Amino acid sequence: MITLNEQEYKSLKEQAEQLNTVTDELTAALSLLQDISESASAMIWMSGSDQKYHYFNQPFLEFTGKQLSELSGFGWIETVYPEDISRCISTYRKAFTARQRFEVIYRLKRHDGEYRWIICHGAPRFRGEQFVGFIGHCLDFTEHKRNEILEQTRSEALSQVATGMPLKFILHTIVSGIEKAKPEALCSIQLLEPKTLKLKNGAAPSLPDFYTQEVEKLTAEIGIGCCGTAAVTGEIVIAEDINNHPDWQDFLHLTQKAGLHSCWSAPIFSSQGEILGTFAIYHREPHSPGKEDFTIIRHAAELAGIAIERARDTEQLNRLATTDYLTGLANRRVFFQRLEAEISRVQRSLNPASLLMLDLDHFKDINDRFGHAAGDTALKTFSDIIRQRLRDTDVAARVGGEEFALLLPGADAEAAHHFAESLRNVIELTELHLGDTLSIQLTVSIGIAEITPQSSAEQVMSRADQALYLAKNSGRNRVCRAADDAA
Ligand SMILES: Nc1nc2c(ncn2[C@@H]2O[C@H](COP(=O)(O)OP(=O)(O)OP(=O)(O)O)[C@@H](O)[C@H]2O)c(=O)[nH]1
Repeated sequence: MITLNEQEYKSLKEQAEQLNTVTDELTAALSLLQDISESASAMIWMSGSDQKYHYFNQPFLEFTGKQLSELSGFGWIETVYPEDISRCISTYRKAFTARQRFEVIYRLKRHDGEYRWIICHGAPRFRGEQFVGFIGHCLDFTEHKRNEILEQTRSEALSQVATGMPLKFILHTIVSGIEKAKPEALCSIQLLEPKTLKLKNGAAPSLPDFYTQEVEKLTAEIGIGCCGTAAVTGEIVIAEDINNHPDWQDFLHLTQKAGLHSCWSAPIFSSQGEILGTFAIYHREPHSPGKEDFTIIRHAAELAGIAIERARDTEQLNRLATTDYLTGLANRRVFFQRLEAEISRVQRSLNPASLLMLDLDHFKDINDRFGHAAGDTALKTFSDIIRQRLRDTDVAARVGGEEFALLLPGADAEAAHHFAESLRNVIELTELHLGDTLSIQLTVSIGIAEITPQSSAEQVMSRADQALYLAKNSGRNRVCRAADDAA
């Protein structure tokens, strides 16, 4: 037992009181720090000198929906978007080794399964001189990042439209941009074929091929998935849970095989209000859209509408510029280009090719007797008969009023004569219907010139014309070869 004198006792009592005060102050400071950390809007974490994470504040736990024990150590990595994991780890490790501040942007899975864009700042912690680990705070800046990606996607897609990139390419840009802004989403654009109402795949890079192929077989109508319904009603259709949605019951074998659980689909409109297709967002888990999702869907559908409409306009312009308005066959200008290309090919390969000039016999009589409209119908029907007999590599053109030209790559004069004779025969035997009750018979005269490597396009045309003239002068409804090709 130690006995203290009054002086010693007094000093010890003072020290004990000071210690109590310091302890109280420390407890208050700690509780203040804890209050700050827990009530902060930022998600705060701390790691130790062993690199392992040991503290996550309440907002972090609430955001991820995880327990501290699940995130501790390196457990948090499981909530990071797979593509971002290695970048996150290497940034952290590098900063840790150098004991330097760092910043990293990555995607973190929220409790509802949605990946959100996170900006994380970390800084080394020291106790005196001693390094004790890192402290960091993370902020959800998804809105900002999404807007940035959507804006980039918009300007990229529009510049592709402006420079005349192929439609498939532009639709792919749109879909990939939306998938970047919403990493858990799988997007698709389908094009509505106006005549058949089939939904053709425009772009769906993340959906399995078997799924898009099966969807292409379906016809858009109410109850045929979200896209079928949207393409017919012109309304956005939301199936938060595909398994329990009436429009999907006939397709669950497909969606289950593809691992799809929700689908939101919006119609794509032209500037005239015509439905051009659908834009859809799928999820692998049941998912309902938030306000910003509707903005994204409308944004993507609008962009796709601009691209599809522009592609259709371009296609129509090309068609108008290259085809004959009445028969749909190639026009004279295109035929001449193809003929020149074919002559070059013959010069290179020495493979044969032939040119046929065709002229309907006594066509003036048809116009005179039955009228110009009946004559037009006869020209169209005649063109259809030709078209049905062409191979993919053949070219047929209307080069004058009732004058046509055929280019037959691979056919020498003999083969071309055989083809021409069978065509002449079919025309002679075919009744051309010029209305419900009226039908007539036509005949055609044909001149043939085989393309020789040394000939120009004009020369080949002129030789075929001379052969045609011969056919006309020999009584019509016959096939003649150019003088130097004659068998
Ligand atoms: N309906 C219609 N007729 C056309 C068109 N282009 C030319 N024709 C007509 O085709 C007829 C050609 O007459 P012609 O050149 O005398 O020849 P043809 O009557 O066929 O006599 P042959 O060629 O000598 O057998 C004219 O009556 C033109 O008006 C067209 O786009 N539509």
